[in-house]
Amino acid sequence: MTFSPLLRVMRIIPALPRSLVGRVFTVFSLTLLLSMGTGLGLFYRYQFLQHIEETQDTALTLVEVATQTIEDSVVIGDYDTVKRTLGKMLFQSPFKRAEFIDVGGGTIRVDAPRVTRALAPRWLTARIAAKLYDVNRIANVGGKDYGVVRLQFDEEKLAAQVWSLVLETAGVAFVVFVASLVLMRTLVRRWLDNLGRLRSFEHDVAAGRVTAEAALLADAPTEIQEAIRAVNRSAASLRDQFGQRIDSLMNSLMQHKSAMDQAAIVCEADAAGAITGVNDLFVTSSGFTRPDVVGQRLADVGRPAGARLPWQPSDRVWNGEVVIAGRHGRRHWYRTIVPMFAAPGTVERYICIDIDITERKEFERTIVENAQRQTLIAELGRKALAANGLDDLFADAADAAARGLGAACAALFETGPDGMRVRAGAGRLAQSTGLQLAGPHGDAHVAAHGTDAALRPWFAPLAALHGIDTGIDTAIVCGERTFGLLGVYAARPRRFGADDANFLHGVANIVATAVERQEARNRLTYLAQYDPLTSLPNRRRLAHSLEDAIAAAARAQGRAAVMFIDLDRFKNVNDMLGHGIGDQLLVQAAKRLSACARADDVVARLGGDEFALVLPALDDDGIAAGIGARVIEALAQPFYLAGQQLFVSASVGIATYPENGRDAETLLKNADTAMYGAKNGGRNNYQFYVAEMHENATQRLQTETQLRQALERGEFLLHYQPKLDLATGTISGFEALLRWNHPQRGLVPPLEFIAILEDTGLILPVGEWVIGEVCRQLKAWQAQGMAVRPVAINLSARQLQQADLAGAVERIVARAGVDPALLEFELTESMLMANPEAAVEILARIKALGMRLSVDDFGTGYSSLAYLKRFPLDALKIDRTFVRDLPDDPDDAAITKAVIRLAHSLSLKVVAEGVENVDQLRELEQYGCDQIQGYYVSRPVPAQACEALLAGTAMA
Ligand SMILES: Nc1nc2c(ncn2[C@@H]2O[C@H](COP(=O)(O)O[C@H]3[C@@H](O)[C@H](n4cnc5c(=O)[nH]c(N)nc54)O[C@@H]3COP(=O)(O)O)[C@@H](O)[C@H]2O)c(=O)[nH]1
Repeated sequence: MTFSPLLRVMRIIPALPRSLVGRVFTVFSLTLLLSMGTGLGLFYRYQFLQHIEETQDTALTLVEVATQTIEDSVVIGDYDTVKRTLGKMLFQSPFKRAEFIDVGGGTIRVDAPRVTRALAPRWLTARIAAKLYDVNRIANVGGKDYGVVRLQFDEEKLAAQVWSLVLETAGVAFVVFVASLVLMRTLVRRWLDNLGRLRSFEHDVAAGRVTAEAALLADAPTEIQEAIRAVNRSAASLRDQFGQRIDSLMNSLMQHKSAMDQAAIVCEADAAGAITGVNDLFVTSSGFTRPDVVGQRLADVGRPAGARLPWQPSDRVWNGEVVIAGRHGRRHWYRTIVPMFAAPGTVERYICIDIDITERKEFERTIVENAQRQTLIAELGRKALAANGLDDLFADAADAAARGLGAACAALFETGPDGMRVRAGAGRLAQSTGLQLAGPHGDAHVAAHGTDAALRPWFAPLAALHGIDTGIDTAIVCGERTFGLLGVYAARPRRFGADDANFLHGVANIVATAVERQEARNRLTYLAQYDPLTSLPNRRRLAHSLEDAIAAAARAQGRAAVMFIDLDRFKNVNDMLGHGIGDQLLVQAAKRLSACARADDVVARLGGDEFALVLPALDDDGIAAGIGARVIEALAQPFYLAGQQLFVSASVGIATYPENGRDAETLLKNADTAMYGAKNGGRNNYQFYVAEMHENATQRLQTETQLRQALERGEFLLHYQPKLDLATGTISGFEALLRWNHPQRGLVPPLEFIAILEDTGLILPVGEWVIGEVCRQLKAWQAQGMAVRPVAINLSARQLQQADLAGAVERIVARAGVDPALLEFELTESMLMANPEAAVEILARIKALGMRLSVDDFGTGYSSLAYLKRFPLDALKIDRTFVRDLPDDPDDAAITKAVIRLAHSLSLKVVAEGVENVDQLRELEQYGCDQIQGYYVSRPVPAQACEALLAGTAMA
């Protein structure tokens, strides 16, 4: 409540004018008005009261003075004087009536003349009337009252006077008020005009005159001066700050622009879309010069091939991929066109930012292309796996190659002796399949080609015919050889890249694999029927040929024959000279066999050293016998292999249809049996099958089976044949000779089973048993106190090839605890010379163990003197075939003497084998032979007999 007036005033404030001048003016006016009103009011009140008081006082004085005159007059009754006096009292007085009322009630009344005057407000008149009271004075003379003098105020006159004063002062006050307002308004406006200059400062700033300062009048009020200075200071400070910010922004902008210029391809276009400028990257990336593009429509520079850029000047940002066919070729750009607005809705220009995405597009294209190519390769691979022949696959490969490289055509060429043959074509070359092109001839020419895009000279005619401009090709390499070429060709100039070449290689590899597989399949088919070494039909094909021959003979009621041919001692060749030489021998033998056959005969290799010859339409056995003889003859001729002369013979068995069998299997089995008959008959001969042979063959099989059990059953034993030292006449040693104590057959000589042991490989465990048994016997003899002599052990070719023979010997001897010097090993010269380097090494190891070594059957094979020197030998054993006819045969004598000399010259002892009589002994003694061995000294005897032999060694 207390503040309600104040609140009311506050409420007025929003109603004040909005301008400062208006407000100041209003407030000042109101204040002045209030002040003047208050002042005037107080003034009026004072004047009013003072005027009333003065009027009252004046009236009292006047009545006093006049009353005296009246008293004097009344006393004398001079009422005229009284009246005049009363009239005088009204002259220029504030009274309107003067009266003298005598004690009798008579009244002398005088009224002031009525004057027309301005009327005062009634309230003023009433108020004055309320304040003034009539003046009454008793006229008393000498103590006697004569009457009362009464003056009656003229309140209207007094009100008019006061009102006149009010009006005058109010008029003056109004003039002062107005003048004050005018003055005040002028001054305020002048002072505030300084603030008005802030607007022009604002305009200056808005107009970009950032250095402008707000102007100031000299007489501007201090506050305004301060305010404007503050504004100028703020502006300067802001200018500084903004300047720095702007510098920094400009810097940043410049850096961004520079970065953008380096990273992005930028061009500007006007509002109509015409290019107004491009950055350096635009030029370098597109290859266009600025004059090329400035002025061009943005929509025309960079567009999808053959299409217009789908952009028109617009107030929207546009994004999209474009293709620039610039001077650097086609480039892919990702384009963003940003409109720049001069005013809302008004595009001033366009900024076009391009990012070169050519590499990404290339990468994407490559990925898609590679995926498509992988699909093509996978599809071709599947077809290749499922393909039965090559022609369809070649066509598919050419098609895949052309499609994969997106080329006009492709062709697959096979290189041959006559040049290049189009095996398959795709596209324009589809019709060229089967065409023969001259050159290149042979693999080397094809392989020399790379994958460059140049067209081969031999391809030129085809290229000209089909309008081919360029191409890429790759060799189809199957293992070691080049099958041909796969080429892809384009009608227009084109660069084929590494990816293209890789894809083409992939296709070519599938083709090569398919060719290899097909060839392998062919080979398998071939191998199923032919022997790869000799190219002869194999056992299976022979069976068919034989069946055909039997069927033909049956139809013709004729005869047919099959010949089973086995090379004698081929195993030795193989074992001693190695499989390479063995193979060469087989190839030569096959050729010789083929040469022996008639036109319709079929020569086949059954395996190993076994061959067969089918003789269809056999008129009589004589023909078969003749062919058999030719075969024997042909194979008995020396073979020249690896600079050596080799001799093998053949054992041939012949079985005839229908006598020896009515089916192929039986016939072949019986021919095989006949062949064994020939072998048993001394080899190097042919034999027709006879029923008894079957029993022999069965016997051999049985022997083989029994031999496999003989070792376990302890059926082997050793006999010992002594060697006699001719110089001392004492036994210098023994040779251990294997015997088989067969449960039914008794002692079986080695010639009947050694070959089977070798054929079956049983010689290895049996050979080790022999060494162990000799050791055991030596220990037994030593245990008996016998003066033991060295014992020679025969080694077979298979044993010499045994891995770590020396190690096995060392282990056995060490286990037995025998002095190695008591052991000697005999090896034939053909065994040693089969692989002399290996032999040198093995012999050296055995020799290093402390054992003796000798060459058995010397003279029956051949020896290289150089190797003889290198072998760590102790003795040579002259084969008994040279001893047998001594001393009568001069050749044998010469050979024997030569061998003895040779041995001695190599510091070797000489042992003559097969000495059966004293003449031979004497002769050999004369030749200087060191030792002899033979029945003349002793047959091979059981171990128990050796002691007796030692006891009686003295020879006659
Ligand atoms: N790998 C092995 N081969 C062995 C082993 N034991 C023997 N053999 C080889 O068997 C072949 C035949 O031996 P064998 O029937 O015992 O005949 C030997 C002698 O009995 C025989 N000989 C000895 N003196 C005479 C004689 O005066 N006249 C004559 N007609 N024959 C005689 O010679 C055979 C020993 O000859 P060689 O070995 O060349 O010294 C034979 O080739 C043995 O090598 C064995 O354990 N392993």
